[in-house]
Formats: sequence, structure tokens, C-alpha cells
Amino acid sequence: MERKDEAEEAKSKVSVIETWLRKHRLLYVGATRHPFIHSIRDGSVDVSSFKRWLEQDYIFVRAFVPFVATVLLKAWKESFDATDLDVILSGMASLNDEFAWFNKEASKWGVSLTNVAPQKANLDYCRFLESLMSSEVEYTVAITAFWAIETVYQDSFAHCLEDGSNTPEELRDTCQRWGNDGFGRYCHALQSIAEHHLEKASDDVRKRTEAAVLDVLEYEVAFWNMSQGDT
Ligand SMILES: Cc1ncc(CNC=O)c(N)n1
Repeated sequence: MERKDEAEEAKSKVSVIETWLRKHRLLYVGATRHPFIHSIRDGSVDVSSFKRWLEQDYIFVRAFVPFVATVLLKAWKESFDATDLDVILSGMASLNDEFAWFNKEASKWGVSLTNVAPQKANLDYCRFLESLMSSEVEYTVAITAFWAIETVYQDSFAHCLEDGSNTPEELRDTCQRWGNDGFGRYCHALQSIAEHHLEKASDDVRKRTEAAVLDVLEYEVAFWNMSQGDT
């Protein structure tokens, strides 16, 4: 029995991304099971924290669009697989809907999205996005960072919709936005694309991609901290 398990394990080679997720498990869990997410899931969330998150996230997503545009540009230049473009474009299309959603959500909560000052954790994260927009950053680095950014939200908000969660009705829309199955499939598609490029990448590019993923996870933790008011 044991022998067979070992043989099975040897056959299914662990992917680069899976290896990183195992290696950096604590940080990944820190980003996707943050106290802010727990508070949404158990219904104890502080309304002012949620509103702060909403205001700040709108600013972040404004900066995220040009980042995704540069990922699209790199895919067009550096990837010979047309599905890369299709998947990234579908991500851009959902960002378009997201702005309409932010406006609707803001009016529901009595929040104004204009004239919000970005907080430090947000500025830092946006500056990091901007650094990834440089044409000197390889497509492999950029698409994998993109996957990580989307996946943190997918994993976090899907957790708030699982059986046994106690997410308040008025927050379910937010959780659905990123926690729905379609968004989950889109994140998997991004993961396959990233993995495909990582398999072919040089050690140097792989190292820099791993560092970028770790940066993303750290910025996400800081972003949740900021939302809770502990900047
Ligand atoms: C801070 C942060 N990280 C990831 C996402 C999800 N991507 C686009 O919406 C987001 N909205 N905000």
C-alpha cells in the first residue's frame, strides 16, 4: 500500500506554485484568513472598518487596471498562446463591472468614493504595482503576481461564503464578487498560465517571481490591517 502511494507521488510532480504555497504556508494563510476576513465570516465586522476597506479598495482597483493593461501587453508580446490574452481580457472586463459595483456599494453604505485620501499601506501597494508595470519586468513575473493578487481575494471571500459561515446578509454581495465559482475558475486559469511560464523560466526569473509573490502576500496583509485601522 505504502509503496503504491510513493509511486503515485513520484508520478504527479508538484508544480512550482504549489511548492511555493507549501513553503510560504503561514504567510499565505495570513493573507487569506486575516482577522478582518474572520470578522466578516463570523458577523462581528466593524462597519467603519468595512467602509474604510471599501474606500481604499476602490483606489487600489483604479491602480490595478493599468497594471492589468501592462500584463495584457506583455502577454501579447511574449506569449504565443492566445488563451493568455483571452483570460487576461476577461479579467479586465470584470474590472469594468467592478467599478459599477463599487459605486452601487458605496451608495448603499453612504460612502463617497471621490476625494478619499489613500492610506500608507495602499500607497505602498500601488507603488509596488507601478514597479511591476515597467517593461523591464518579465511577463512571467507580472502574470504570476497578477494571479496572486486575484487569488488572495478569491480565497479570502470564498471562505466567507462556505457552509458554517455567519456572514451578514448586507456583506454577501461583496463576498460573492470575488468568492463566486466563476472567479475561482478564472483564478485557476491564471494559475495554469503562470505555471506554464514558470516551468520554462530561468532560475533567476523564478527567484524574482517567488519574491514578487511574497511581496503581494505581505502587501495584502498590510491592506487588511489598514482596513481594520491598525496601520
Ligand atoms: C487589495 C486588493 N487585492 C486584490 C483585489 C482583487 N482584484 C481586483 O479587484 C482587490 N480588489 N484589492
